[in-house]
Amino acid sequence: MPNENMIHIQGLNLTFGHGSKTNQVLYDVDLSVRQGEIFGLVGESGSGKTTVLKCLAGLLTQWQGEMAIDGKPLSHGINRPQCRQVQMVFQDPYGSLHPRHNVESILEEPLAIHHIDNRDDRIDSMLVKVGLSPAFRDRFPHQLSGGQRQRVAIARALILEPRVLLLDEPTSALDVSVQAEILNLLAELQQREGLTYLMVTHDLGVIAHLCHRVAVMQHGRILETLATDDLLGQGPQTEYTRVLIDASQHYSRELAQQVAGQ
Ligand SMILES: Nc1ncnc2c1ncn2[C@@H]1O[C@H](COP(=O)(O)OP(=O)(O)OP(=O)(O)O)[C@@H](O)[C@H]1O
Repeated sequence: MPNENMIHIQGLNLTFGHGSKTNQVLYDVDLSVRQGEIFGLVGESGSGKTTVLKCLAGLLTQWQGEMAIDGKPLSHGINRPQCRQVQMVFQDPYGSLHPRHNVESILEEPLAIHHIDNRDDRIDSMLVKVGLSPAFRDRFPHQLSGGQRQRVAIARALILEPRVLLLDEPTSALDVSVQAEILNLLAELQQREGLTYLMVTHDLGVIAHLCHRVAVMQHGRILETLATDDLLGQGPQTEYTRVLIDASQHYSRELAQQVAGQ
């Protein structure tokens, strides 16, 4: 029976540095994301959004608190079963893809690490799933457009068939017209594969288009969690959320129009 909470975080604290240079960046973060839900994380720069994702992905290990995926507690660090369940897509697809590896080896590496066979077929069908053809296997990152690079990054994240995708500003490095394509692809994949997304974004237009619920972070704390439908009007409980929405509305309009026009 599926666990209703695919992601469960309770009392998450994280501090960088030692001695007089300590910097606490997460304070008692509680967050639950349901199976099949798209959950947004918003808040000003430096509020700790990426840090939450990195803890879940096993990229940061010095956290304290409790985290679980599908009811199974997460350990401090990457282990193989955990890695297959949770994958992360970064903001900058150029930076996150090895420049001297072609698409085939980028997609093959996780399969090899996890001793998964039938690699050729898996790579071809994954490329098709993200809207690229198998002919892209031989291309290097510099031979791809920004949108194609992000498709490859999404393919790499999905090739291990995770249940959870952590998306860190997955479209903000892309042109607006390409952003809409990638958002639509993410929505389609989530539906088709029954995935759960936790997505960091600065853009309330992205939230409005994709997310079911959203948590607002400030200074390492969750200020409030609300349904996307409650973002406008009387929904927000804090002045900070209202200011964040106002600031984002103009910025989001162009993207919302692009997405609607697809
Ligand atoms: N490796 C690190 N060492 C020390 N401090 C760090 C490290 N990584 C992040 N921080 C600090 O932690 C805080 C939270 O950073 P984080 O990247 O999680 O914020 P964010 O909300 O995702 O911001 P942005 O929207 O700009 O990406 C920041 O003050 C940042 O400077």
